[in-house]
Amino acid sequence: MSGPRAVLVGPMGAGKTTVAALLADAWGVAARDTDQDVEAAEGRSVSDIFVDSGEARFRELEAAAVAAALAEHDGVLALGGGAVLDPATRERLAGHPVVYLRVGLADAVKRVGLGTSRPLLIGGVRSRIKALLDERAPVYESVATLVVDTDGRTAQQVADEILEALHRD
Ligand SMILES: Nc1ncnc2c1ncn2[C@@H]1O[C@H](COP(=O)(O)OP(=O)(O)O)[C@@H](O)[C@H]1O
Ligand SMILES: O=C(O)C1=C[C@@H](OP(=O)(O)O)[C@@H](O)[C@H](O)C1
Ligand SMILES: [Mg+2]
Repeated sequence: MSGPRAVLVGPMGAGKTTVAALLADAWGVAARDTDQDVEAAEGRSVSDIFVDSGEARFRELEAAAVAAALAEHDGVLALGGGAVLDPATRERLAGHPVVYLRVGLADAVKRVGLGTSRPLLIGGVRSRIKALLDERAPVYESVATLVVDTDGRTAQQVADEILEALHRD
């Protein structure tokens, strides 16, 4: 199937955006991120979309961004952490190389910090991340063709494992 060389899924703080850029560099292709696509199309941040238009509207924009990127991008694609909750998105992922970047609670909390750029975490980073990790792990597993653990490893070590597993030159 044509399309991205790798699609990265997993929770917030798994390193999808960061590792996508490393993989793209190694392969000499472009990295794309659906959060950035949505922000560019809307001219406002993910946080502003959540606050002003609601999560449901964000999910519609996100689903459209994923569909467009799967159809037209042949580099590396990072999805937002919640994109795979949409059944139509999961169907579209079938046949693509989908890498699930797994992360545990402690490392995820450390990585996302206390910033406000992830609206789902406002009001309790640790408890919200725990709920999201528990609820979504089976969904990520269901779409993944490769699972990579990221706890205690640098983004470069994670990228290297993916490069090894998908070895394409
Ligand atoms: N394996 C890693 N180890 C430590 N920090 C990481 C790792 N991967 C990413 N990070 C850092 O964690 C934060 C979140 O990474 P990001 O790529 O935005 O994750 P995601 O897109 O999955 O939410 C960033 O500050 C990034 O530099
Ligand atoms: O898990 C989620 O539902 C979300 C993850 C975020 O992307 P990252 O996973 O890249 O942080 C972003 O799409 C939005 O804040 C919602
Ligand atoms: Mg990201």
